[in-house]
Amino acid sequence: MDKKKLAAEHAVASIEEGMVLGLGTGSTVYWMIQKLGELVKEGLNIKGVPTSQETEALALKLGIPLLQLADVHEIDLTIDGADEVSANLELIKGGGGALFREKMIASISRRLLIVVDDSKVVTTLGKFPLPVEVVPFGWELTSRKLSRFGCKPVLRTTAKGPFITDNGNYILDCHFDTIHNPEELNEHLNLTIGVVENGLFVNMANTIIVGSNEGVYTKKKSM
Ligand SMILES: O=C[C@H](O)[C@H](O)[C@H](O)COP(=O)(O)O
Repeated sequence: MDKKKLAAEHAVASIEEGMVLGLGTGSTVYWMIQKLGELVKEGLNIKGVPTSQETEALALKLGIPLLQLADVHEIDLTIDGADEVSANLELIKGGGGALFREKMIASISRRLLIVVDDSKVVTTLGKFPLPVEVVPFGWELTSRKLSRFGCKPVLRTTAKGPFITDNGNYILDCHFDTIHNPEELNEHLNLTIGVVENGLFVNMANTIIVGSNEGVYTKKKSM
């Protein structure tokens, strides 16, 4: 079985009747949302809060009832994917450009459950270029400022021009190779004028479900 699908479908067991659920973005969590759609059709009563326009469209297609973020104060559980997961359960997210909404929704979630295949599990973060969402105005200047943190920022593009996030911003993919102190870097990046948010999720994930050829295994944050 597909390792992403395996991890994502395993996560469905954590969903309980009546929950407000944060619905992540990407090709892994896609399988969780598909399964959730089936459970909703069978009568499960949950309400979802999507982390992207893509996930919102998928959830609506599957008949999953959604809440507006404006009406939500707390989310019981968010299930999302990640691009890298460290030994301390720090994450790099934003490979699909959804990091800002994902982080906002994670910040009001009582639990953040991450689903990945085993290729995403690393000892130290940084091989995957860190996505940083920046406002388009003066992005070249912001890029120069970010390079002072020891990375090479590259503007994410599509065939039509710069990649545009759901919030109308650009993404700079910052090539670090190794991120030694994710907590400090997270703070420094977000203090840089022009930066909206970055893809480092530190002290946010509680549980990681990993799909591998040998089956599924779980990593939990030690208290
Ligand atoms: O912006 C996208 C999100 O952070 C995704 O959750 C992340 O990129 C993982 O995506 P996938 O499951 O497609 O590898």
